[in-house]
Amino acid sequence: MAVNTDQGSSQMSIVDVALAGRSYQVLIGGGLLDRIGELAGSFLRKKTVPVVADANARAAHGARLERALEAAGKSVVWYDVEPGEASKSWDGLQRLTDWMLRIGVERNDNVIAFGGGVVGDLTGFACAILKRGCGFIQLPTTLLAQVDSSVGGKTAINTAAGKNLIGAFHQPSLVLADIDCLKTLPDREMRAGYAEVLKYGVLGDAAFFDWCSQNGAPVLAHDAVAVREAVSSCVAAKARIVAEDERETSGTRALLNLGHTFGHALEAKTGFGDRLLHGEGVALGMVLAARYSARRGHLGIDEAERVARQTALAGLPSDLSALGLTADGGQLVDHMLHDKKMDAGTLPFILLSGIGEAFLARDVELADVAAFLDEQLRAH
Ligand SMILES: NC(=O)c1ccc[n+]([C@@H]2O[C@H](COP(=O)([O-])OP(=O)(O)OC[C@H]3O[C@@H](n4cnc5c(N)ncnc54)[C@H](O)[C@@H]3O)[C@@H](O)[C@H]2O)c1
Ligand SMILES: O=C(O)C(=O)C[C@@H](O)[C@H](O)[C@H](O)COP(=O)(O)O
Ligand SMILES: [Zn+2]
Repeated sequence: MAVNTDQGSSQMSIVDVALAGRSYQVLIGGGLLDRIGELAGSFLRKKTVPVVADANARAAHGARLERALEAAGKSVVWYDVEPGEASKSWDGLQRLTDWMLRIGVERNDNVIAFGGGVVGDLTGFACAILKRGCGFIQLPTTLLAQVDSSVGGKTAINTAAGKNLIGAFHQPSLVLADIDCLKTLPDREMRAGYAEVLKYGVLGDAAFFDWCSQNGAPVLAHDAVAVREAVSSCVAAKARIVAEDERETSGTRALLNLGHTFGHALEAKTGFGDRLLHGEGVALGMVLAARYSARRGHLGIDEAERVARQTALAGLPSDLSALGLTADGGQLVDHMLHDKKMDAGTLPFILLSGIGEAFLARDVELADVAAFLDEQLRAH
């Protein structure tokens, strides 16, 4: 549950991620970067603070962060990460860990990850393995990172074989989601992040899906109240799931993967680049999961099309044939064989029995998925 605190003119929500010795807080609100000394000071032991920054996030908000840290008696040592999914790579990891060793990061230090999911995943993984594990603080600057990737401790890089295949569970010490950072985010990135917002409604909360139907436009238009509500609701939902199943062993956390089995295959097929952003792949993947659920008789087709409509209304892809892929269904399924949910030759799929009611189906035939995808590639 998100707890709201009134701090004069600015409101801040606090969500606890309850993981025994690895518990931490997610603080959500405007102007939090300016208060980093007060909010994160106890996690920053040394005068010098290492900040791994997405270059665009730094250009837009780095000066504000640096000023606030200096006001707290700190000095910043910056590491710039080139924007884009390609930075989540072996090469990116090697360069970052070399830098961390060079500047003398110790196990009890906290490195700051300042950027979107790419910087958060890369920095989190580097911190998971540096000297067998050091601390890190997430300062997420995209909607996607604030609602999803900065929370829960999944960290990873991509390889030629697929998404996030090399990684670790490593929880941050603290997450500060300053919603003011989102004001400079390009519209396309705002929409991509909104795909993961919708995901929380579709997978487990029909009332939140309805809230999105009413408030999606204000969120995308940067209405501060709507944005804070969206971020707080998603983080509270994710915190509940992660506290129950931190390492995705019971099946509960796997529900957060709704749309990702399809989505990751599409990201791989389109080359992990600008052609299809992660959030866009998730949006389309979620529509495909809904339509496939309808095909198998779990969900009414009208419900599946409600998901597609909300996705399209947010300017997100909802039509596989419009992607212009040269692949067939079988080639997309081949990518899915690298999915981390693969278990003794079967791939569990997250399907829907209603909006807000996702479940794990363990009896899906991959040949049937390939046939479904062939239909979707030709549809419309
Ligand atoms: N670990 C998890 O649980 C988890 C969850 C969801 C997604 N992910 C991963 O997150 C990644 C996607 O994250 P993303 O959507 O944040 O993408 P991203 O990190 O690539 O950032 C998107 C773009 O926004 C720019 N940017 C960042 N902050 C900005 C700001 N405040 N103003 C202007 N521009 C800014 C970046 O330079 C980049 O061009 C994927 O690799 C995905 O696999 C991980
Ligand atoms: O936190 C989770 O669990 C998720 O599945 C969140 C997803 O949005 C995220 O994209 C995650 O990185 C995907 O996980 P993966 O295990 O399929 O790589
Ligand atoms: Zn995701």
